[in-house]
Amino acid sequence: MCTSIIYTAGDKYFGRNLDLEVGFGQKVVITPHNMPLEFREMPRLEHHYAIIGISIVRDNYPLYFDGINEKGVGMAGLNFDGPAHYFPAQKGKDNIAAFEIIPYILANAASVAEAKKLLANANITNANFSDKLPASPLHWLIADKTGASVTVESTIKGLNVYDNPVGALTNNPEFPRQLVNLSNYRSISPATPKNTIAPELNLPVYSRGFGSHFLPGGMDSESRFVKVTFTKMHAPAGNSEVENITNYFHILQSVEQQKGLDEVAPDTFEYTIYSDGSNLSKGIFYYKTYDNSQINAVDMHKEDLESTELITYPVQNEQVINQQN
Ligand SMILES: C[C@H](CCC(=O)NCCS(=O)(=O)O)[C@H]1CC[C@H]2[C@@H]3[C@H](O)C[C@@H]4C[C@H](O)CC[C@]4(C)[C@H]3C[C@H](O)[C@]12C
Repeated sequence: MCTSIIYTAGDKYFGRNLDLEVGFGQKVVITPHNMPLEFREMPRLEHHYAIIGISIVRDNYPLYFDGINEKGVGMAGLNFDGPAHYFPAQKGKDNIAAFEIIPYILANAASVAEAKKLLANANITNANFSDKLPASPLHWLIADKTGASVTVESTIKGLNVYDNPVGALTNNPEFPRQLVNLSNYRSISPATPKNTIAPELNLPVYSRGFGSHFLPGGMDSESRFVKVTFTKMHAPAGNSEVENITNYFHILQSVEQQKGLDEVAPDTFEYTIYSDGSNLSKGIFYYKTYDNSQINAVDMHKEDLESTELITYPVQNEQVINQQN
């Protein structure tokens, strides 16, 4: 499972938890302006917006899991196994393979509004990147530095681009159902609730945090959607970049999957392999991993964005303990 959010704290911060049982050898990958991007059915792009995010690279092609561009647009792909349906290429459509959709949108869109225009005539195709890397069943969150966000889902009914009033996405079910389910949690609050069940009874407030007593805490995608919405909607804005990115990671950690809790096969457990978040105005990409709780940063503007080659940084996975004596 995965969770993706946009957090507003003056600047906007966008990223995700990647929850899975196994990594792919992913890296931090920067695609500079002049690195040509090829698409199966769409024209090759010689020049485009620069992109930074988590990706694997095969045949010199960046297969992004999530990323942002220099204009302050972010996009993340999350598992959507079951409802996801892609189609063969169709005449008269903008045919974009599922593995191409993140580079395509981030290379071309300077806002969510522009991404919506690019998607208006789009058909997400079922083309495989290769036999070893077939199309993954995904849906996507796109957000920008104004705070706007949309959910993109291709199902048997076609392509839907939903305005996302929450600024969060997890996995199944389809996005409209996630929103309906939120109504079931209208009463969740940071405040201590009144005794409305039996006002004549003395029901002592024996603990702080009663307002979230019924907040779901499961690993499943509906529970994570509710929990991250509550956490995000009540998160304070900080007074500095460090405070903001610290708050941001606390929001994602509210739905972190610890090892040993989500068994996907005998003795195999899904967990939060990495969490990342970018400042959409500054182009700084931050991440942590399950094994490394330190926040690492890669600033896209410190790189040569005029280059024609991909720039990669290994994911720092080693825990660094600050020994104090
Ligand atoms: C599985 C990942 C999503 C994480 C997630 O939502 N897990 C939840 C699992 S579940 O709901 O509990 O079943 C997705 C996110 C990005 C995906 C990768 C990216 O799309 C890039 C390529 C695309 C290729 O077509 C397939 C390999 C791949 C390298 C993908 C593998 C996998 O599907 C990834 C890593």
